[in-house]
Amino acid sequence: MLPLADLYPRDRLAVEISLWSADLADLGAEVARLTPYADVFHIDASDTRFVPSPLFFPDLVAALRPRTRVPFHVHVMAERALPLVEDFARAGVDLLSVHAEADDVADALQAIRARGGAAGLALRLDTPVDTVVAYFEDVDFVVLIGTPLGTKGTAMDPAAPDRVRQLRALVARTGRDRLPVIADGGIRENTVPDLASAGADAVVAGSLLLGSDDLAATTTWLHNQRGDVAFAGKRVEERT
Ligand SMILES: O=C(CO)[C@@H](O)[C@H](O)COP(=O)(O)O
Repeated sequence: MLPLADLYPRDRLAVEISLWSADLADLGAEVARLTPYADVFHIDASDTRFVPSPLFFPDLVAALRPRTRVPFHVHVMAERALPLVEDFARAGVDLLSVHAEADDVADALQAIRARGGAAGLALRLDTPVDTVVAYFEDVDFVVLIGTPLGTKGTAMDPAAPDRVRQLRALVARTGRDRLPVIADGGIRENTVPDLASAGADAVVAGSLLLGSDDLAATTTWLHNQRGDVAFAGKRVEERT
């Protein structure tokens, strides 16, 4: 399995670039262009029931895999996650997250590790943060969703930073304080500082990076959010 402490170091906010927000007509070129700026490529997938859109599918991810050495994280939004977990693991995915609200969450988490991947538990906004405790033994990282699931271009719910803070406190109390916490959804110039100071180890950046005129400067700004660096990107228009 990947060394997650290196991927999500304590002194630097890690950047997962969401391929859903990239130029979907030219994904191979986008992966090459974005590789210098990505700690991880974030890839959304669904069974079309948990959220309506199928998003990325295993053959497409397998085709993109040889284009970069940057790890792939597939966020599986599915009622029954196991079939998609197996297909994406075969496609060469390094990290897979499944939802705490799925029917087969424990089986899916164990299957990810059995296939050599890092196993993540994703929580919808309406799922209590302490749900993670039941799965501690089988989880390598946690994804806290900050918007309605399966949307992009939407504003982060104001509760999101507090949920990160609650989870950070919970993992510190239970001795799992190196458990990486990834904030996904509504990642903007005005939300990143709160998420970083609440204790997020990584953010899933979509339009914040993909809409930037200066990828290098915006990435450096994100990485340094545990310090104090002025924003150098372009502001994002969003739906509410
Ligand atoms: O799944 C999500 C949001 O939950 C991301 O993967 C999107 O790609 C984010 O897009 P933006 O709203 O940041 O543009």
